[in-house]
Amino acid sequence: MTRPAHLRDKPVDAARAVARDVLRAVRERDSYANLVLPRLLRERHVTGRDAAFATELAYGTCRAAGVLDEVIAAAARRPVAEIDPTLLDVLRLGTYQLLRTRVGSHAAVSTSVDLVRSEAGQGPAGFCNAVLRKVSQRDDDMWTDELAPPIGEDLVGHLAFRYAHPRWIAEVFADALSTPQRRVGAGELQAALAADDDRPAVHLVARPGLITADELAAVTGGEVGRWSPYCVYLPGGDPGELEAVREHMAGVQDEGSQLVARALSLAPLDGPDTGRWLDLCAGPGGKAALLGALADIDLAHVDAVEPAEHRADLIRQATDGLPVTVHVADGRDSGLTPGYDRILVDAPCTGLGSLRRRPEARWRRTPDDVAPLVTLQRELLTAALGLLRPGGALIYSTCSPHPAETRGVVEAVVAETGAQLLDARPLVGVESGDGPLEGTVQLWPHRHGTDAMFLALLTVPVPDSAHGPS
Ligand SMILES: C[S@@+](CC[C@H](N)C(=O)[O-])C[C@H]1O[C@@H](n2cnc3c(N)ncnc32)[C@H](O)[C@@H]1O
Repeated sequence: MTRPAHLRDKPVDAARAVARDVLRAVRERDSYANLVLPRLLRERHVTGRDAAFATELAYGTCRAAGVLDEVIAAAARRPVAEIDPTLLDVLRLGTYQLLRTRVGSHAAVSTSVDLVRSEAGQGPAGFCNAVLRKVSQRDDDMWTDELAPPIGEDLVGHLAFRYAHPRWIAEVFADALSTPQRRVGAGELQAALAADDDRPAVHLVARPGLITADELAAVTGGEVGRWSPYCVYLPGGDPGELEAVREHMAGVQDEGSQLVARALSLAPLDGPDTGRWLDLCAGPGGKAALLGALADIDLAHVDAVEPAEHRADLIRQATDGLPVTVHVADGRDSGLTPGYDRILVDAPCTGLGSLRRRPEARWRRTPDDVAPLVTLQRELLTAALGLLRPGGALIYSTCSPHPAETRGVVEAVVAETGAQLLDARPLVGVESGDGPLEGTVQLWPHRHGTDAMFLALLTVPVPDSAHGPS
């Protein structure tokens, strides 16, 4: 069938079409951008600079979506809810290019108009053209001045807009960065939100016993990490293509997560380590793989618990060949025999500390997500303490700095169970890593270059009688 003349002009460019389709999948099917994008690039044979451009557009637009919508609504003089969603995807893409990339205005507008025209025809293309031309009359700073709350009146709201975070999340960061003595300053909050809005570096973990970080850095052209002895920062490229990763000598893992697993293996015990280690929330198996490699060296064994069958499968793949047994079970009622020496509770959480890695996540999460997760976290931590032997070591961690998920959970469980909070800081060894409770650790992207992981070290005290007469 011949298309009408107005539909028969320039072909749409492949990179922008991929980015548009990622936005569509995220919106229509709740997909994860970082899973959809690589598949589309592969299927459509988009490679090299085009792939890099599609990635920047798709991820950048997802990250900034809420703020782009405010600009679009102002330029279109109507709420975005009244704009056709497929057209809105392209308007977001165009607005992102205009305000946050070096793409020239003409190219940003005309390629967006082409995308709309190829699917929806001349009328919507005209609307797209008018809105984007309006957007292009100001730069990012001018739109921020116009639409964000004034910095003097509402610092958090202003910075949330500037660094494209929902206001409630910026508020959580501000609370987590404050101490009882001192509210976080503007400079630090700005640094935290800016770092969280950046694309994160890829961190590799060199599997202990198989390859050292120095060797991995040499074969990948990377740089040895600052904090974890297993970490290598990868300068670029697809980690899946690296021989060391294909041969399971290395994996992709944020340096903060490496520090959590390592801390558990280093924690002092009261009494001997009998080699019974437990990872109670193990899927998809990143920390279980590092714990498994460390257990292999220490002649220990890891039980890994995960209720979701498909995630349990991912643990099996990640820990293949290591002394790890996977149990498909609910960690609150796992049926495992108590008496573990070392337990990790890397609890399901809001993930507010790893928003950098999940471009769309910040606009999906809501404050209502927090309370049910806190309940689950408390139940899991309580169940884990029931499986720990007296004098054993338990690490509770979250990839969230939300005070309710960190301080709140630990304080409540310590009060309810009589567990003892110990000093985790020497096990992690970072600067400026003090957490919200004495002895806990809070990592931050802007301070440590890691995800915002929280960890606390707990034990069940050994009864005095067990130590025998002094
Ligand atoms: C933050 S993730 C753990 C990440 C993992 N430690 C890693 O490094 O790859 C939390 C995990 O807990 C699992 N989970 C959810 N509810 C659970 C429960 N009731 N018991 C045990 N695990 C649960 C989730 O499916 C998810 O895989």
